[in-house]
Amino acid sequence: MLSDLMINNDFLAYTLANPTQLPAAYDFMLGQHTRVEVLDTGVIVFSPATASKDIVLSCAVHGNETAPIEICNQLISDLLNQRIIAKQRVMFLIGNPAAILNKTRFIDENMNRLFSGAHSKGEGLTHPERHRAKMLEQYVAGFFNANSDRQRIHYDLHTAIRPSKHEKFAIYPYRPGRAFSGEQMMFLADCGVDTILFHHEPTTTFSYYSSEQFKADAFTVELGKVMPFGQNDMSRFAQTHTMLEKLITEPQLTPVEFDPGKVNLYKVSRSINKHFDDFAFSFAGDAENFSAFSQGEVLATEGGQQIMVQHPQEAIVFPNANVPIGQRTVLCLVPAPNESIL
Ligand SMILES: O=C(O)CCC(=O)N[C@@H](CCC(=O)O)C(=O)O
Ligand SMILES: [Zn+2]
Repeated sequence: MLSDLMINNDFLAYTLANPTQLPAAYDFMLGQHTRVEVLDTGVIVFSPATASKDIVLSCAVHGNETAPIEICNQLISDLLNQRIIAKQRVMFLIGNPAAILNKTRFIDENMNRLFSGAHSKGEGLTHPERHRAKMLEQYVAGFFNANSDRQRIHYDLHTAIRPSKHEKFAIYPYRPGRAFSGEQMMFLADCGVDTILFHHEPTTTFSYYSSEQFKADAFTVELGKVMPFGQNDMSRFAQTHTMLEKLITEPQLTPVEFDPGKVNLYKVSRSINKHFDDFAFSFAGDAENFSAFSQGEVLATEGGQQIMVQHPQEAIVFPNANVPIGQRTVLCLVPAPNESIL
């Protein structure tokens, strides 16, 4: 198995050949400059001798979101074959290998609702996605806790189920008492991610876990629309790929001052959760993310009640009526002022 990885430098293939576990963790050196640790299936760390940032890049928390997997695998391969050399410490996580093989968002349960301990609540540590979420938390904790003096970054890379008026956007997890980082938002804008959603409450997502537990600059980053392997137009991800490569390989990035003209800012006005099986949206099934509706319009119905637009305008993102009772069906957004940005 080790020789397969070494010959092909194809970490994704190696991960998918061992979707539940590896025979053993192992490590090796790349030249004299980088220590590589393969900690588990889909978990690989590159550590140069010195660094100022500890960076987590995760993909496939949803198994069918293939473009982020391709971006990460290319970066891993370029590091392994030494086309590029890490100047920052970086951990790649391929979240849910079994769901990649299954070509589905998840197998038993949406893994991006299982972080910050949710994996062990309710029914407890039952199926493999709950175990994997717990393990991913432990890998992130071990990675960040190894250094206290470095900038911590976590980009959890996704693609959205439906098309979006803003093709690339990021969710900034709720962070009471902590200013939003203009520098981070400018980095994301340079990645082509020109739209930011400020979350309004704690969640059980992977990015919230890193943000809250380790004070990381953490985001869920949506890079486009879900496509099967082989159908991604990788030219649409070139800008993101280039910036992630720079982040990993440059000792220092020149900070860019926050420019509100470069980003669209929204804040989450509310998360509409499902309470009844008959929950149904009132808008067209093919409405794009960021479609806006006016006050008084009916967004959804359930249990004989209408759920109306509450602000002069609300835009919607991630509408999905097909979720278990209690989970989010849609996020509603209103424009955000650029306050609290440093
Ligand atoms: O397109 C969709 O409906 C879902 C895309 C997706 O997986 N989004 C993430 C967002 C996580 C967050 O709010 O930070 C998710 O739903 O898990
Ligand atoms: Zn996703």
